[in-house]
Amino acid sequence: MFTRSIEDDATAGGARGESVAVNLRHYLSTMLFNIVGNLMLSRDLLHSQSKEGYEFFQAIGKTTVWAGKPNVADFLPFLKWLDPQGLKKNMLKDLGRAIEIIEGFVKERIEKHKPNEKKAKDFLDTLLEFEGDGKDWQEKIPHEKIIIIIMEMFIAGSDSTSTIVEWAMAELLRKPEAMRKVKEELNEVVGVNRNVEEIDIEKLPYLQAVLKETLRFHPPVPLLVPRNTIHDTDFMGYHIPKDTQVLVNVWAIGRDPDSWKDPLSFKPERFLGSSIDYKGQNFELIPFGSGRRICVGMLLAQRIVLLGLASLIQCFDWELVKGSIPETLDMRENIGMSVRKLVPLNVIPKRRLRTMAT
Ligand code: HEM
Repeated sequence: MFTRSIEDDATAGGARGESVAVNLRHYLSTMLFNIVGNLMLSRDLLHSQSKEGYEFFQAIGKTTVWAGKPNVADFLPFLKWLDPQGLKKNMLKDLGRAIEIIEGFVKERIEKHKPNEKKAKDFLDTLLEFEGDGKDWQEKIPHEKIIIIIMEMFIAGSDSTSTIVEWAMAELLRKPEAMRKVKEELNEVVGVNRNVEEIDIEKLPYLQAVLKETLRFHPPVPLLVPRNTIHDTDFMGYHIPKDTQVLVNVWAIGRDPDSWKDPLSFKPERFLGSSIDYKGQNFELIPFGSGRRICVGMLLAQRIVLLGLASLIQCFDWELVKGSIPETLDMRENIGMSVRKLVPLNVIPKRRLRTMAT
């Protein structure tokens, strides 16, 4: 579906005599938002008929921008009351609007709910029907909490996942040899007469290695979620007092020459035949965190990214825009809630798959 829109837009641009290059980020962000919307709320939020969908998309997008901006008041707390960059004001406005919209979705679901109705359940149904077993949680989940959980899924799930696909594509375009290997693997396993499917993914070890290498080199959440020490701690010769905020720099760990050979080169091959994985057990690769607070969306992200990446590469041959060459592709990073490419990837798709999913 998203490869179809890429092809349609590129073809329409070409027919108008305009550039056929597409901004990949746009398609990835909308695809991710739609997937999360469908899983959480069974809604095509970006469908033209969806009244609040686009407004919600924008409100969540702005919320992540405000959340990712370095706040001067964190370093100079006496300025807190002034809100010198207007971050709190903007955050309250956009987050407030996003909450209002989700609240509307939740109310609508409760009003339309028919007991014992037989239909596939989405995440919202599951949250509404949940009842604690009396051990960890006694009762039903209050509606205010349901709204926050749903919102967290959109905020935590959309940007991080679309970002990693964009980085992977950028790295593969910089390394034509690696791109060639992904294509060869896809040709062998899937061919060009049908679309790649989820079931194919386990037969694509090089593609899986590309994902691991991209997560090592460009972890979308570079400092994980901040921790606080609950008591005085001595760790590797350092004394960390109680109540200290601790950040885990997975970006630096991924580039540490003590952990990785030739860490500044993008080499998916390093993971072929290696048992190192990102599931929280190998501490040199923890882009999803580790332990109790490990990313709850890790397996979902893995499925979406691998299938999304495989579809992009199977459906199209990608070319850089005129004047851009692999060696000088801009790979600078933009600081935010997720570390994105500073300059979005504009690339030209040339269709290679015979039939395209609609
Ligand atoms: C490549 C994609 C993703 C990356 C790299 C990523 C990374 C992370 C990281 C590093 C954390 C914090 C873990 C820690 O501090 O130990 C986190 C938390 C979280 N992630 Fe993800 N994530 C991704 C995709 C997703 C998706 C698709 C969803 C859901 C739709 C999701 C939902 C969450 C939630 C709800 C939390 C908070 C968990 C908590 O509060 O304990 N993430 N993620």
